[in-house]
Amino acid sequence: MIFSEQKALRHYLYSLFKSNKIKIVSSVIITLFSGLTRGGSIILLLPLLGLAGITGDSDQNSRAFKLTKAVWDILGISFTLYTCLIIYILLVLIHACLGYIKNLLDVSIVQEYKQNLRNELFSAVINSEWGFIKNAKNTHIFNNLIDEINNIGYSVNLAVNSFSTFALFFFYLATSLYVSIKMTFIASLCILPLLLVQRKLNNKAYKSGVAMYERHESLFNAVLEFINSFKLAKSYSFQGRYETEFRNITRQTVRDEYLFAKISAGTSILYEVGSAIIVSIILIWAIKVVHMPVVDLLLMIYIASKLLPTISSLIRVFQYTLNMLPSYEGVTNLLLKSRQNREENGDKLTVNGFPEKSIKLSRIGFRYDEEKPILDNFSCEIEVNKTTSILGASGRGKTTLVELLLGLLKPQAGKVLLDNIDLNEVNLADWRKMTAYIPQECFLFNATIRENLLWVKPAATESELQEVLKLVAGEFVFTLPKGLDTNVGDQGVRLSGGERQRIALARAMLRNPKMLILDEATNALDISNELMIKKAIDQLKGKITILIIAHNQYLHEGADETIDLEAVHSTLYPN
Ligand SMILES: Nc1ncnc2c1ncn2[C@@H]1O[C@H](COP(=O)(O)OP(=O)(O)OP(=O)(O)O)[C@@H](O)[C@H]1O
Repeated sequence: MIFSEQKALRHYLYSLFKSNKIKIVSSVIITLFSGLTRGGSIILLLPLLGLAGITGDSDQNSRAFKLTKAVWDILGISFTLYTCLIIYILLVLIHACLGYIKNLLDVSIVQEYKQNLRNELFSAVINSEWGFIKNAKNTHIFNNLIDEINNIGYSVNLAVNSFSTFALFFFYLATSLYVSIKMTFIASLCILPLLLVQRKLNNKAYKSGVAMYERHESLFNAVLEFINSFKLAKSYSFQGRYETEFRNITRQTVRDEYLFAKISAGTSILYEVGSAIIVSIILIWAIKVVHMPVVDLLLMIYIASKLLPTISSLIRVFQYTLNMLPSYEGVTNLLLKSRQNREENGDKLTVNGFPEKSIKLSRIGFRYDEEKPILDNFSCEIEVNKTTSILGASGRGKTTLVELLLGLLKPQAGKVLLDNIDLNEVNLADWRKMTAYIPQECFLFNATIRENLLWVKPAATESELQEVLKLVAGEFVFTLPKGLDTNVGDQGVRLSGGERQRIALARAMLRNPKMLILDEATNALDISNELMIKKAIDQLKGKITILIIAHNQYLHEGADETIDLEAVHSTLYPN
């Protein structure tokens, strides 16, 4: 974890307050007014009892009676049962309206906080370097973006309410001090032991939050892996194994939730019993020692009955916040790391008119981990508008080389040069706009064939789409009942592997790239379709730069240049 627990808590509260200062302060002010109207309506009930003759004359000397009468005198209205009832109804009405406004305000604070955090995290991740995303677990990103931010949102909701509860606490405390300073002091002393016991429970709440965070990730992992390997699981008849694994995770999730519920319930018991003891002490003090008037005594009991649950509720919110804190730390860590790995493009050179001659890899050193270099002091040159074959057995670094060329990965040593201009100085977004890369695992969106094609060129005309499809995909799209409007399903599942590759190729061609990179892009095609692709590529020869990675030898036929990574590997690993 980047933060310590306390630092994370401060960071969270500060970020929450900073996110929407005005709305949070307004919510607190509304709560205070709401508390005043509620308090006023309650205080008003006491003189009402006196006016109705229910309590005795001695209570007309009470503070509540005198206070109400003084307010009536200021307002210039006569102090009768009817005026008291009208003011009472008015206060209740104002209280209800303020409650309505506050509810809407709180919802907008929570939703805006969640929305901002989610947007910030998404844009930090999507703008980070490919090398960082490649090594981050999908489920980690997914879980933080979806589940953990929802969890934080729930906690924000409680926190926003507790800002108001906090304000109410001071209101009740002030009223309590007004009625009796001594009794308030005694009550505060009684609460101290409760707070000390509380500390242990708080620590447990945080630890249970850590376990819950890890469990959420396991759950997301299980779901995503299951979805991705559904066909494999079915064909190997592993449904039973999946079910057992899934049930284990959900059982542990319940156990974690239960543990936290126990901590929370324990806190409630502590405060319920503690409050009863405190109220008893106050009553003995008020009745036996200070002989308090009945009306003030009722007011005191009312305040105690409000103040103590307020403290208990604040403590439980605090505990829930501690339990949620690992989610906040998880989201913030991912946000910070993504920002640290941000792909900077700001003031870099726009790619305009270059490369005219060549793209060079100069003395490149690259490794994913310490032990195993993929490239070491490696140099090669790819001539512009020529076709270059990249050769080498599986795992020799062909895809890695392409990712270095596109600036998706950064070499630890050496440079990638576009006509002697260091790729580090170049605006990568610009550079990649000139290229079309078809990776081994072609991805299609769950949309129609037309939408998949238009993704790269939204303004493409119908005839452009048809032309490019005929060139690399053959007639198959036009024989489908819905033609271009056929939905391809999740990741293109409704098409065959070869059909998916042909659509992916058509999509890349539609981009009119200056450099086309085929990375095993035809490995699912039969010979006749592969020949069709070869023919289409041959038509582009000499017009654009083409890089071909293919295990099938004849796709390499007619290439102008060859980069042999097998030779590189033999030099690095002689045996
Ligand atoms: N993110 C990664 N972390 C660690 N090692 C990696 C990572 N990606 C690739 N490798 C390793 O780097 C080596 C080169 O991988 P690469 O995908 O570039 O090979 P390739 O020549 O394209 O292989 P193939 O022909 O099988 O696609 C492999 O040994 C692979 O295990």
